[in-house]
Amino acid sequence: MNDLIQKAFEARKKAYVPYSKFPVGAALIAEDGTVFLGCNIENASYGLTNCAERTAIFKAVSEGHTKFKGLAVIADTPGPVSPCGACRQVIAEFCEPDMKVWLTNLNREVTETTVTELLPGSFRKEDMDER
Ligand SMILES: O=c1ccn([C@H]2C[C@H](O)[C@@H](CO)O2)c(=O)[nH]1
Ligand SMILES: [Zn+2]
Repeated sequence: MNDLIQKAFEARKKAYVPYSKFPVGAALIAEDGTVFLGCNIENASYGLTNCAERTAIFKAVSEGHTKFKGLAVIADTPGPVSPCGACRQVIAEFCEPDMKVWLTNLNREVTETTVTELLPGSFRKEDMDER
């Protein structure tokens, strides 16, 4: 767990944040142990920003990984960072409901949570089964 947080901390250094100046880092560990790093990547057209969590997930999925066992996210927040709604939905798409998520900050205050706790009652592909 500490390892994954340290990797998220390293990933944060790559954040492209000329607008918010709020770097965020994420580290996602796949079932086979491969770790995917993510940072937030902003754009002059602000709404096109990709958060650190989604960067890590999209990198992993684009490399053929769809099973994950943990995610760590770090930012310079007063308490553990809180992922946005878009990221919570994307996390719910690819990670099992009980998968562990570690939210932290630069003081290493850690909240250990799960995918379901981040987005209870999420809309999932199982809801569209039998189509
Ligand atoms: O969990 C979070 C919260 C915010 N951001 C990014 C989006 C934007 O670049 C900046 C400010 O919202 O932080 C993330 O990457 N992850
Ligand atoms: Zn987000």
